[in-house]
Amino acid sequence: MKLKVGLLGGGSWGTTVASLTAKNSPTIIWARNQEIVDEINTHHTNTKYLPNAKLTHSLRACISIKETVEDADVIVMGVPSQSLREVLAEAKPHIRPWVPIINLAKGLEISTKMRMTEVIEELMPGHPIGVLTGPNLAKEIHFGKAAAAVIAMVDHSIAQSLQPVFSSGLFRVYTNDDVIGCELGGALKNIYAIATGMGDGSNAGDNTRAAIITRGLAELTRLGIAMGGKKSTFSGLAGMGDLVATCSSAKSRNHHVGFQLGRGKSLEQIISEMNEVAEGVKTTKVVMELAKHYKIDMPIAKEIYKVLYEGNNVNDAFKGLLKYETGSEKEPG
Ligand SMILES: NC(=O)C1=CN([C@@H]2O[C@H](COP(=O)(O)OP(=O)(O)OC[C@H]3O[C@@H](n4cnc5c(N)ncnc54)[C@H](O)[C@@H]3O)[C@@H](O)[C@H]2O)C=CC1
Ligand SMILES: O=C(CO)COP(=O)(O)O
Repeated sequence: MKLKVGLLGGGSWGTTVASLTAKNSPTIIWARNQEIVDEINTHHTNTKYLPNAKLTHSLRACISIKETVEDADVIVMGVPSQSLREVLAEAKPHIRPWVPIINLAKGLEISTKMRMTEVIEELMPGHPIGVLTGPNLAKEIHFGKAAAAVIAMVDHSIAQSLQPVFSSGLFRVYTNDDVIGCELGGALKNIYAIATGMGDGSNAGDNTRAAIITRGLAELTRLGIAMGGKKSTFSGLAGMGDLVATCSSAKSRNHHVGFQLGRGKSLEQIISEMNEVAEGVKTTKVVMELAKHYKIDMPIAKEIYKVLYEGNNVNDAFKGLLKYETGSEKEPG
């Protein structure tokens, strides 16, 4: 029997994942915009978020959250982090008991500093909860480029039962039981994508980008372990994999924000010109508080924070980093 999927969120990644699951399982995607719902149902496209992409024909879109989730065997959350709580609360009365809920968002909730699976757990106790994450730039996956992802759930057998829902020939889904590490890998790497974007936008060079990626990995691993993630996760697809893809790609929205900052544009202007979310901007704010709480040294994230929120420019950020003491490359412990 095929599991039925109800996916909430009609942006670029929600639509991409819905198009993937529709190849394997009956899938309904909820979007809050009627024009997008009509376009998906009539033309099998979502041109606002995925120009030139053709979606799986069997994918059905719906404007009603209730209709999207009430018969679903798996719920997938595809809205940005700051909206997840509100959207899930609306869906909650219509979700059947024990149905697994899988998060796609890569961010942290500003008001509570919670991970998305923690928000889901708070709203929906008793449901199996997981995250699908990894180096997965939506705009590549639609054009038939191979990619790999991780589905992380505490219960390995449930993760295994969901693998075939998301997998296809060119989209390889591995399992992992480290939900915390996988989720943090996806959220934290966005900060370093802003950093490498800033470097690329100001012509800093390939060596600089490699240094930021490598030291960024050390930084996010330190915080990730302090928050309960496993060290090995951060060198896997959800950690290093996603960090490398996002930090090196002009298709990344976070890299784009950094790139434009590097070119001298203001954050307000950059955000006002984008119609998609760049989670790293808000995640940087939350991570500064987490770094303080867990007493973790995060020099790159700190410089990015100062550019985003304290009026520093890209030169200030690079000067700040160069002044930072170079200790041993090895992590304590
Ligand atoms: N685009 C990508 O390549 C990938 C994105 N992600 C993550 O997936 C999450 C969603 O990102 P995208 O789909 O790319 O973003 P997007 O900016 O393309 O679309 C966001 C969608 O959420 C909807 N939305 C926002 N607030 C809402 C609310 N309060 N109620 C209902 N709908 C709301 C918007 O209307 C839009 O349809 C983000 O956390 C992102 O980091 C993860 C992997 C890849
Ligand atoms: O998470 C992503 C790729 O894995 C998408 O990154 P952006 O949100 O920066 O586009």
